[in-house]
Amino acid sequence: MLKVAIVGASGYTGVELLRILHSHPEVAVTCVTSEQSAGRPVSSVFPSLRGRCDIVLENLEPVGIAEKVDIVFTALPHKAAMEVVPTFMKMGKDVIDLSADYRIHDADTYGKWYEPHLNPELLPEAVYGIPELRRAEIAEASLIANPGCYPTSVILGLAPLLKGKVIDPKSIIVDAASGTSGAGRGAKVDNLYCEVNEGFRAYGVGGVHRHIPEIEQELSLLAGIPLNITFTPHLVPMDRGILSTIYSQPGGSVKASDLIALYEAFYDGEPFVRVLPEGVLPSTAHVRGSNFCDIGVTVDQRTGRVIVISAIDNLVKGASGQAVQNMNLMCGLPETLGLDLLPVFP
Ligand SMILES: NC(=O)C1=CN([C@@H]2O[C@H](COP(=O)(O)OP(=O)(O)OC[C@H]3O[C@@H](n4cnc5c(N)ncnc54)[C@H](OP(=O)(O)O)[C@@H]3O)[C@@H](O)[C@H]2O)C=CC1
Ligand SMILES: CC(=O)N[C@@H](CCC(=O)OP(=O)(O)O)C(=O)O
Repeated sequence: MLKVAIVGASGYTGVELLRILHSHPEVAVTCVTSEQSAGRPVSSVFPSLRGRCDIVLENLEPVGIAEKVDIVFTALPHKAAMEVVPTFMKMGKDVIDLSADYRIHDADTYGKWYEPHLNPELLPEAVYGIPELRRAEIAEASLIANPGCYPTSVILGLAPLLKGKVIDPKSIIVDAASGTSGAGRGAKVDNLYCEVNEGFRAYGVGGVHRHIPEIEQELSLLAGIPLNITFTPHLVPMDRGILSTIYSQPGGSVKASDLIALYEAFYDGEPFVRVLPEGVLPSTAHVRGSNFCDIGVTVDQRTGRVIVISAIDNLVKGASGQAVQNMNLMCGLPETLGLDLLPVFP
C-alpha cells in the first residue's frame, strides 16, 4: 500500500484527489493538510465525506509529512507549492505538483508570467505530466508538473494536427470556457453566485492569461517550431467542466473523416481520450466526474478551417484525475487504476 499525503486537501483539487484516492486499491491517504482548517476532520469541511473519510487535516509541516508518506500531492496555489516541494524532494519523496510552479521549463518565462522562481534548479527534472504524450518520462520521474486545466484540453485537442503537420501552427485560435471550480475554493467577488450565475463572460482577454506560456511551450514542442496562439478563456455558470473550441488553418483542403481517422490513430489505445464519430460533438456533461477527454473534429465548409472541440472535467482530467494517472505510471501500477470506474453521469 502506498502512503500518500494530499497537501491542500481543503481545496477543490485536494478534495477531488481524496474522492479518487479513497477508492484506489493501492493507496492509503495518511496525511491531509489545510491552512485554515487544520485540526478539523476533512469531513467537516466537505460534509459529503462524513462517515466515509474523517481523516483530520494537519498543518503543512513538510519534514514531518515527508517522514510518514511515500508520495506527496501538492494541491496548493502557485508560489506556496514551490516553497515546500524542495523539502519533499530532498527527503526522497515523489511529488506530483498540481500548481503551475514546475510547468514552465524556462525560469525567466515563469518569472515574467508569475513571479521569480524560488528553486529554478528543480525545473530541468520536472516532467510535464501529460501521459498521452510523455508516458515513458513520467514513469521515470520524481517530480511531476501536473498540467493546467485549459492546457490539458488544448494540448490534447491539437496534438494530432501538429504532429501530423496538418495545420499552419501560427493560425491557432482557442476559445475555452470553464466552470467556476477552476478558480479554486477561495472567496473572490468575481466568483460569487450573483456575479457568475446566469452570466457568461470572457476574461483574461488580449494575450494575458497565465496558461498561454504553458500551452505555447507544449504546442511548440509538438510543432517543432516556436509558436504563438490567441487564447480567450470564459467563465460559465456551472460547477465543473472545460470546453475548448480550437480553430486553425490547414495546409490544404481537408475532410473531417480523414482528420477523425488521424485522431483515432493518434489516440489508439489511450484509455482516457475518446475521439467522437463524425457529426458528434463533445459536452462537458458527458465527461463530468470522469477522467475522459472527449474530442470532436470538423471542418468549416465555407472557410476550410479545422475546428476541434475538446471537453474535460477541469477537476479530473484537468487536475486530480490526471495527477492520479501520473502517480500510477510513476509507481508502475496499471495506468487506469482508481480512475476507470469513476462515475459518469448519464
Ligand atoms: N481548480 C482547478 O480546476 C484546477 C486547479 N489547479 C491548480 O491546483 C492548485 C490547487 O487549486 P484548487 O484546489 O483549485 O485551489 P483551492 O483554493 O481550492 O485550494 C487551495 C488549497 O491550498 C491551501 N493553501 C492555500 N494557501 C496555502 C498556504 N500558503 N500554505 C498552506 N496551504 C495553503 C488551502 O487551504 P485552506 O482551505 O485552509 O485555505 C487549500 O487547501 C492551484 O495551484 C491551481 O492553480 C490546476 C488545475 C485545475
Ligand atoms: C475559471 C478560472 O478562474 N480558472 C482558472 C484556471 C487556473 C488554474 O486552475 O490553473 P493553474 O493550475 O494554472 O493555476 C484561471 O483562469 O485562472
